[in-house]
Amino acid sequence: MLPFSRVAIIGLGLIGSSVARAVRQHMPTVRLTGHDADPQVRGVADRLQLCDDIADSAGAAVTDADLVILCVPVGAVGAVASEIADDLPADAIVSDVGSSKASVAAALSAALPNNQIVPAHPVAGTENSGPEAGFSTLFHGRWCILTPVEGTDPTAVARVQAFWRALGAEVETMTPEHHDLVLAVTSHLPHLIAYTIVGTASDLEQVTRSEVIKFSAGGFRDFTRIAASDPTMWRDVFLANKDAVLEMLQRFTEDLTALQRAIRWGDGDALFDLFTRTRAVRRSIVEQGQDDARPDFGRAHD
Ligand SMILES: NC(=O)C1=CN([C@@H]2O[C@H](COP(=O)(O)OP(=O)(O)OC[C@H]3O[C@@H](n4cnc5c(N)ncnc54)[C@H](O)[C@@H]3O)[C@@H](O)[C@H]2O)C=CC1
Ligand SMILES: O=C(O)C(=O)Cc1ccc(O)cc1
Repeated sequence: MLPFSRVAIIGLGLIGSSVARAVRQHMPTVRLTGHDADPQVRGVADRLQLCDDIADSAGAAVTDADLVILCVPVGAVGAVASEIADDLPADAIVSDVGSSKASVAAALSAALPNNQIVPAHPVAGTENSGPEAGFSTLFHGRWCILTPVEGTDPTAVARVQAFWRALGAEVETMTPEHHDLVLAVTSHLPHLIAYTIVGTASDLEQVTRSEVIKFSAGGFRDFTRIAASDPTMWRDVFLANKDAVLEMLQRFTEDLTALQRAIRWGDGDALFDLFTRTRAVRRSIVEQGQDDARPDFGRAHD
């Protein structure tokens, strides 16, 4: 039996459109309604037939839903939740896909005190945005983290878990605060570093304009992919997960200073030991099949 039969998706960009495509592929009998604040996105969603119905307002999209998923930047979640409050059926479960969780969980609970709230974060994505960037296999073999708030009905959590499993994801549950700490180091800090290094290189480019592009092999090239990620989405993530990001940034800065000292004093052993440790981390990720070097990752479109 399907966990839900009428799903509403608010925000039809990369993640919302991927959820729509994945629902179509894995649960073809589910009735899908969608809405996006941007009329152009609604037009594209209509043309791509991502949903059975594209509504002109968030409220109109949710009137009949048993699951509502907010797929908007985390800074917009509170406003969208307030927008749907009057039209939301009492038994509808509300979820989201935001990259940070504590502020999102708080905003959803505050705006929708009478509904079951099961915040979620599919740890899967690309540097691209918009409805045309999505694809149905995005969640295959990827983690989806659920961060239910205290007092949530376990049945609601189990149904959202079954939903993500049906889309091909593996599901784990943790508190919103723990999620934000873990993701600060595994996702948010790496994005911040990529934005910084590409920004620094782009400043240097004034001096060595053509060389930065010409010789952007290896490491720098990989950073430019991450640094091409959506500005609105990432602005919101850093503002929403401020405390955890600042804590991890503090630790990172201390470690960077230690590395700086090792280079200055010619401490080759310190450098060699660290690089040996980090190589082992990469190899264990690859062994567990969690690396993005799989042939289909981020490239398959349907
Ligand atoms: N991009 C990625 O790789 C991943 C993103 N996420 C999370 O997914 C969420 C969506 O991100 P993407 O799909 O990548 O962004 P996107 O930019 O591709 O799509 C977001 C859509 O939300 C719409 N929107 C913005 N404010 C709205 C509002 N008030 N009402 C209705 N629609 C609104 C925009 O018009 C846009 O079409 C974010 O919270 C992000 O943190 C989660 C996992 C991966
Ligand atoms: O493109 C990449 O490498 C990503 O890291 C995608 C991504 C971005 C944000 C998330 O919350 C989860 C995954």
